[in-house]
Amino acid sequence: MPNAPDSDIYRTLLESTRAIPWTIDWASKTFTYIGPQIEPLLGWTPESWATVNDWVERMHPDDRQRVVDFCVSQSLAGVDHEADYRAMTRDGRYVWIRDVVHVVRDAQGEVTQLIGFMFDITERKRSEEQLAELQKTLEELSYQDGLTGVANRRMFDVVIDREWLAACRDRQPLSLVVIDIDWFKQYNDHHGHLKGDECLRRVARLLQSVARRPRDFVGRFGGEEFVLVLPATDRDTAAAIAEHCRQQVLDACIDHPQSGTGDCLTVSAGVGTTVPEPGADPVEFIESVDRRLYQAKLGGRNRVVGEPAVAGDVADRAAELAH
Ligand SMILES: Nc1nc2c(ncn2[C@@H]2O[C@H](COP(=O)(O)OP(=O)(O)OP(=O)(O)O)[C@@H](O)[C@H]2O)c(=O)[nH]1
Repeated sequence: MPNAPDSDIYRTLLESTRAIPWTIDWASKTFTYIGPQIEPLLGWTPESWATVNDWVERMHPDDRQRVVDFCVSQSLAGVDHEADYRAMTRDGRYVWIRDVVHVVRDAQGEVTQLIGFMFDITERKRSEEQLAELQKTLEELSYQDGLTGVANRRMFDVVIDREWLAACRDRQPLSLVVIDIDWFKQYNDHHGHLKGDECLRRVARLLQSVARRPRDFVGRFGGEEFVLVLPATDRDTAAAIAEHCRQQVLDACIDHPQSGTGDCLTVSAGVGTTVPEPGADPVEFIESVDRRLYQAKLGGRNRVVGEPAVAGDVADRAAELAH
C-alpha cells in the first residue's frame, strides 16, 4: 500500500467520485470547498462558488424559493436533508441535481458547517418525466375509443356519475341522448368493414360538431351506438340537439344504398332529461333513454324520440341550433 498522507487519500477519493463534494461554513455562508468535478458538469469553476448566493443564483427560478426555504429551515433545525433542483450551467442549460446535505453541529448544538454531495440526476429525472408522460397517455387512451377518438364507455361511466351528482346538487337538468346508426349491418355488408370503421369516425366527428359546449360529452357506447351527456341542458334544448345530430348525419349524405330508410346513412336517437333526486339511480334514467331509442327504431328509424311534450318545438329549436 503506498504511503500517502490521509488527506491526499481522501482528496483523491472525493475528487474521483461522480458525486460532487462541497462544504459550507455556516456562520459566513461561504463555500470552503467544492470538488473540481463541478466544472465538467456545470461549466462553473470551483473558484466561482464563493458564497451560498452563487448556489442560489445558479438555481432554476421555479425551484429557488422552495429549495432555499427547505434547506435553510432544515439546516437551522440541524436536520440532514436532501433536495432536488435544476442547476444552471454556465452556458444557460439546466441540469437536475440532488443535493444530499449533512448538518454539522458543535458540542453546544450550534450549526457550524454543512457538508454535502451533489448528484447529477438529469437522466433519472428524464426517465421519470417520460414515465409520467407515458402514464398520462395510457390513462387518456384507456378512456378513449381507439377507433373514433371520442370517449369510450368507461369514460361515460365516470362522466355520468360525476354529472349526475352535480345536477342533483345544483338542481340543474341533466340530459342524455343515445344515438344509434340505422342499418349499419347492411352498411358493413355493402361497403366492407373498413369503410364501416371510417363511417363510425365520420359520425363521431359530426356529433362532436353539434355538442360543443365545454361540459358536453360525446362518447361511443359500443358498436354503432353513441351517447351525449348534456349537463345543465333542459329537455327542449336536448331534444333540439338530438334532432340537430340526426339532421347533420342526414345532410352529410353518407352513401348507403342498402339502407331501409333512403340512400343516405341515418341515425335514430332517444332523448331524456331529468333533475336527479338525491339517492336516485342513473341506471334507470339511462335505461329510459335507451327505451326511447328502441321506440325510434320501431317507429321507422331516422327519428328522435323524446318526452312527448317537446315534440312540437323540436324542429324549430334544431333549426336555431344549426345557425
Ligand atoms: N365497421 C364496424 N362495424 C361495427 C363496429 N362495431 C359494430 N359494428 C357493426 O355494427 C352492426 C350493428 O348491427 P345491428 O345491431 O344489427 O344494427 P343495425 O344493422 O344498425 O340495425 P338497426 O340498429 O336496427 O338499424 C353489426 O354488423 C356490427 O358488426 C365497428 O367497430 N366497426
